[in-house]
Amino acid sequence: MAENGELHLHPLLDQGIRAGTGSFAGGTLACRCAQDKVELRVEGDVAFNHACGCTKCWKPAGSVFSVVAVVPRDKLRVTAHAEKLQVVDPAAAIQRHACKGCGVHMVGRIENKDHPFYGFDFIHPELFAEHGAAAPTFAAFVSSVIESGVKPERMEAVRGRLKSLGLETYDCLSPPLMDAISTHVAKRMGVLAA
Ligand SMILES: N[C@@H](CCC(=O)N[C@@H](CSCO)C(=O)NCC(=O)O)C(=O)O
Ligand SMILES: [Zn+2]
Ligand SMILES: [Zn+2]
Repeated sequence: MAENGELHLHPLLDQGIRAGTGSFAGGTLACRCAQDKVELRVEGDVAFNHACGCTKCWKPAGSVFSVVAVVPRDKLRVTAHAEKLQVVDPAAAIQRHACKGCGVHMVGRIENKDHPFYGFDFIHPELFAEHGAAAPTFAAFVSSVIESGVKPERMEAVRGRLKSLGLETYDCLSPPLMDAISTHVAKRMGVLAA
């Protein structure tokens, strides 16, 4: 990211967002190693695809945002070179498995069964060999890009660019996801019927 020059949001965003086909049957994701690539197979389409500005999600070099989506964990399997994967931060709720060779995060898995998003794996759809996965529909943790070095005075322009791409901007997750988290908590606390 250029300190004062043009900001690159993400390669899937900068040239305009390409719509998904709406019938994506799944595909193969590969890491960026020249050889012995880690490969994953995902069955079916992704959900909740979004741009994420947090510091924890993997971003391609020079990008300010990550693009990340979820798939059911039983629809994802590692099909090659699982031995190259290591967990970036074992203390994080999302256990991001990165390739030791190229650093790409291949899958973020939630192991805590009490987590609101347990059952979903986080993946980066740009790693699909195939086109057609559902496109990003919002931008999350936008203010967090400041934690990666974006100057606060550039935030108006950052949010403006995201909005011009049709992405509503949030400084946490989108309202449906925040509602899902609070519903989970309310059920656990007995405030809502389970
Ligand atoms: N300001 C922090 C925010 C980090 C954060 O909370 N990230 C979110 C979104 S990741 C995908 O949308 C999150 O849920 N994290 C849980 C985890 O990473 O385990 C920062 O920028 O670091
Ligand atoms: Zn790799
Ligand atoms: Zn994130």
